[in-house]
Amino acid sequence: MGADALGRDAPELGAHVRGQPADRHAAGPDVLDPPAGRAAHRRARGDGLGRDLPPPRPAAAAQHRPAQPGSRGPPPVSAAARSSAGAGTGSGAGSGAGSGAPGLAARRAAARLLAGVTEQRRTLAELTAAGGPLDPLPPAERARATAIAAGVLRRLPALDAVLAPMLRKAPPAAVRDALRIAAWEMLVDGVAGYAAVDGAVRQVRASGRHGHLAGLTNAVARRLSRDGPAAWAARPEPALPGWLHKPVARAWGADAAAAIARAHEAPAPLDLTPRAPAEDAALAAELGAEALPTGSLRLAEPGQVSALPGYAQGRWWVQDAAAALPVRLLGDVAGLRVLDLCAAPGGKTMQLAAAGARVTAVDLSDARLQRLRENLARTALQAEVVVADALHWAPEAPVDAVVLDAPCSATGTLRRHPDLPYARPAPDLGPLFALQAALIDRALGWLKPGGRLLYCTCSLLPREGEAQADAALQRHPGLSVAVQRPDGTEDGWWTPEGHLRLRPDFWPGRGHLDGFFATVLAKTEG
Ligand SMILES: C[S@@+](CC[C@H](N)C(=O)[O-])C[C@H]1O[C@@H](n2cnc3c(N)ncnc32)[C@H](O)[C@@H]1O
Repeated sequence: MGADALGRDAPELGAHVRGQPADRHAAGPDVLDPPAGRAAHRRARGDGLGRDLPPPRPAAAAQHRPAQPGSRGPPPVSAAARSSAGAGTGSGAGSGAGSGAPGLAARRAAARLLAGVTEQRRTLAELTAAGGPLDPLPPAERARATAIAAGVLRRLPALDAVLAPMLRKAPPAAVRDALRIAAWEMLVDGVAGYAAVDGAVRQVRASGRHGHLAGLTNAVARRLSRDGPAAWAARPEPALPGWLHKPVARAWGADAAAAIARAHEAPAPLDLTPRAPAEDAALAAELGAEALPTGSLRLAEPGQVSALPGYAQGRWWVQDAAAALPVRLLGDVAGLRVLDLCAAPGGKTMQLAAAGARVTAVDLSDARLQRLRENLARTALQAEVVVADALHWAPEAPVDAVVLDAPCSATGTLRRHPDLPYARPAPDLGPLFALQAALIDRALGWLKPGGRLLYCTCSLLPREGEAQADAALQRHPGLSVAVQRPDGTEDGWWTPEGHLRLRPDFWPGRGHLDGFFATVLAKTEG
């Protein structure tokens, strides 16, 4: 499967697999395209500026089957929901799927995304790509559908645990997913219970084949509205997928594995890397961003990225604070000849170029390199761009440094990609480990005496980080760890061997970080 054993053809996990076509929505661990952010989601719900919201339309009259005997649910949904069904359940654009009801198109699209991920094992990026099922929806509905699906997937085991006792037997997928969405809306997203119940009922009724189960949906959703909050308070602790839990717990302990799983429950903030670090403070003020100690700017509520101050002028690019650190382990690169070996979409290329390095950016994906070219043009930064397979290509002369942001499992970015554990439930990582080692060996052969290799992966697996570095040190006598510690990093982020190990449970008070490994290996002088 390659680089993207976990589906790096997903939103930001990109086409890192050799020979696989690049996804035009793939952005690698450093997101360089404006994502459909949470502000878009809020606008879609109408609790932002509300500009996307036409007045709520009345919900279709519901003919609910009575709730289970003995249940004391809230009043029948339709009366309450008629007046405000649009409040929390969608943009009210009433478009798509012929719904004509507020939020219904987004809910139905979200259900299609959920089914696509959990049943067809496709990533959200694949499913939301141009030409996909979301195409007919207006942007606000698309953003809301994607936000619902990602939100549900982020909490899926807990939502299912709350729903399970309320269902006598497993309902058809259409009903199950409508209830999952209602549960997420009520228990996580803050949508009023009656509106979420109404949304689920309308969704099932509109499903055609399962329309006759609208009564059942109503009964379960009303029970959810009544008993869900208490059940949610007693929900099971989140856990990493089994195959990931084991190596993570072995490396850092069960408490760390649990803390990482908890960190994955929250969506990631938007981090920006300023082109000119001297502009940090001014940009932070303009953007209303937090200036992080490591030099990144963090926006908790970004809104539309391309509308943010400085975007058009290329004064910054989107890059997780963790992804922005590895290049800084090289220290001053001004004037150095640097190869960025797996470069697209270009976060590290831009950092190197902005710091004055003479950069050649190599990647096997032309589509992803196109994004790199666009990013360079927007930021007015220079780099030579080469489409090539680094296993076959070689530079004409030895270089001062190679940056190898190797294709990997992307397990450090699961908080951004809650679909991956479902779309890629049992990835075969063996070929990736071999590819990483082969790329390391090749890159080391291109260094001048005293030259340095920056090796990094956005992975939580020591096998793709610490173990690769240790194995390279074993295979190549004369190699040593030569990291320069950048300002703003914390002592606990460094391994005894001197490597940088970032985990999603770090920086709990600041909105966390992606998981990343980075080290610099220097070749003996002379
Ligand atoms: C983790 S991403 C790189 C992210 C990038 N460094 C950044 O900061 O934006 C890995 C990249 O490796 C590329 N890749 C995978 N195998 C490759 C190979 N054999 N030669 C060159 N590039 C490769 C993928 O196309 C993908 O763009």
